[in-house]
Amino acid sequence: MLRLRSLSGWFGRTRGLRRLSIFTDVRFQDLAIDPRLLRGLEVALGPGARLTSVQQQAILRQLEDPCQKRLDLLLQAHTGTGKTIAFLLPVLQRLLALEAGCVRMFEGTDLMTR
Ligand SMILES: Nc1ncnc2c1ncn2[C@@H]1O[C@H](COP(=O)(O)OP(=O)(O)OP(=O)(O)O)[C@@H](O)[C@H]1O
Repeated sequence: MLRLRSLSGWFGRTRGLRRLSIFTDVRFQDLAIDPRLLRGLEVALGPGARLTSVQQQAILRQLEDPCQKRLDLLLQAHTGTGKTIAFLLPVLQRLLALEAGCVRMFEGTDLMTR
């Protein structure tokens, strides 16, 4: 019983955060990302979805130059604020850029591909 009560308090707090201020004015469609990724995001999040604050901080920096050397990031934000997309979107964008012939991205890393 005690557990259930604290879980419902946790959900209430999470929903409150979502309502309040985690979203920025930047929309995914404004980003220079592969159209395939954009389509997936639109299906998952709906058209015109805006980045959360942690997504803006993580994604914009990494998209500045998709061929740049690997950038290590440590993100900390409340649960449910979109950290998964913050990490995965730049990774997928880089992989698609690699597929398109942008090979500089893995220079100096220990990633082995065959
Ligand atoms: N920009 C966005 N707009 C709307 N919904 C989003 C956005 N980013 C993520 N979401 C959705 O919000 C939910 C929570 O996202 P996610 O699980 O990535 O958060 P998290 O910060 O990784 O949470 P946790 O710390 O619990 O792992 C998911 O359903 C995800 O699809």
